[in-house]
Amino acid sequence: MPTDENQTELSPSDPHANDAAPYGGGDPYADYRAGDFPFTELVDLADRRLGAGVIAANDEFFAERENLLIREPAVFDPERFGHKGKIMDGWETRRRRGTDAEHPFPAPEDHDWAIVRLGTPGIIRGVVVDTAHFRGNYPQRVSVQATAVEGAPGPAELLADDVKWEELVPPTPVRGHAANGFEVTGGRRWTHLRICQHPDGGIARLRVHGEVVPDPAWLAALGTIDLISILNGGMYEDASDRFYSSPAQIILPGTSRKMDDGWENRRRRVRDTNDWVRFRLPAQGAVRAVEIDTAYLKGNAAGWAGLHGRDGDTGEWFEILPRTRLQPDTLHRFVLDTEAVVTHVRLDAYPDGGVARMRLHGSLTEAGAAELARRHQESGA
Ligand SMILES: NC(=O)NC(NC(N)=O)C(=O)[O-]
Repeated sequence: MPTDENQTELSPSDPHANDAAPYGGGDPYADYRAGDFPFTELVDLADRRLGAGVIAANDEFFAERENLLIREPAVFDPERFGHKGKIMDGWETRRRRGTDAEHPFPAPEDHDWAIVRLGTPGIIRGVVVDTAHFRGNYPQRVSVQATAVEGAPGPAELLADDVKWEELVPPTPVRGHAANGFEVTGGRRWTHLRICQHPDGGIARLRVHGEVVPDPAWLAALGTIDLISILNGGMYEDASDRFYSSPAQIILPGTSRKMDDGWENRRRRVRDTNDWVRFRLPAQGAVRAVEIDTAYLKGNAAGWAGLHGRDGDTGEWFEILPRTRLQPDTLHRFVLDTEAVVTHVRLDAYPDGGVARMRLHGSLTEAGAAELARRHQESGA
């Protein structure tokens, strides 16, 4: 059953118990049923910025599958119609039909599907199926399956009979115009996910939260890596402020392209305090060089930055970089005199202000590489 603390009980038997009311004018989100799911703290493995894509769907008559992974909330314009019908911001299939006049309804097993390549392989902890604006045309039930196929398989290879898909969410009723969250258990590492609508319908957005499980052989072959990159298994833990944009974006791949692509906090008015963000490395690593980028943060970049690290959950924090003046909209590079062996780092911004990206260049220690290899193997790779 969906996680639905904030929502009324879903009815498995009454097919209209989960309906949204028809759009009545005004703010289309006014009656949207949001959810509060603990796993949304974790990285979205289906983020386009990590390389995810919706690589195939059996039907996208009304609206294209690619919309599923758009970052922004789905938009609804009641006036917009196209050649095929209402323009919907999501993935929407046509209405399924039965076999003949005596059997106008689709068969119980009929469904539509879309296949998502995860941005990077990982353990899935929860899925959000957002049916925003799909009020009379959301699926009656959804299901989710996952598979692990290495390399770069295309749709035909993934649809072959010998590919085993494991059910993460069995066919389950969902609400229209709502965030439908599903917790996922099991610690397997997956590369692809299949989302099914039973029997048909529309879904606005799909989020697949979990933990990146990097390939130790790949990291070893590279030698020097960015030890904090999401793609290498770096994780955001906590921050002093998430007012404007997420501190987790500091460790995204690629450069920031606009102000809200990085971390921007609010103006700090309490003197003798500062903003900070804490990250965890995939395992113990030795950092040799640091990049701090304030790209697109011009009147609101951090004035100074400092970096501390610790080795282990209970290790003492020690200084990696002393408090250092930053320029707005600038990439700063620091070569460390001695390498810093850490599992966690804390970036301090003084007194407040944004940081777009941070990179920690170095290598996993022998113990770190062994730990990562063990986790990789345990997750079924
Ligand atoms: N008003 C609609 O959205 N109708 C249909 N969908 C689109 N996109 O036109 C349908 O049948 O679900």
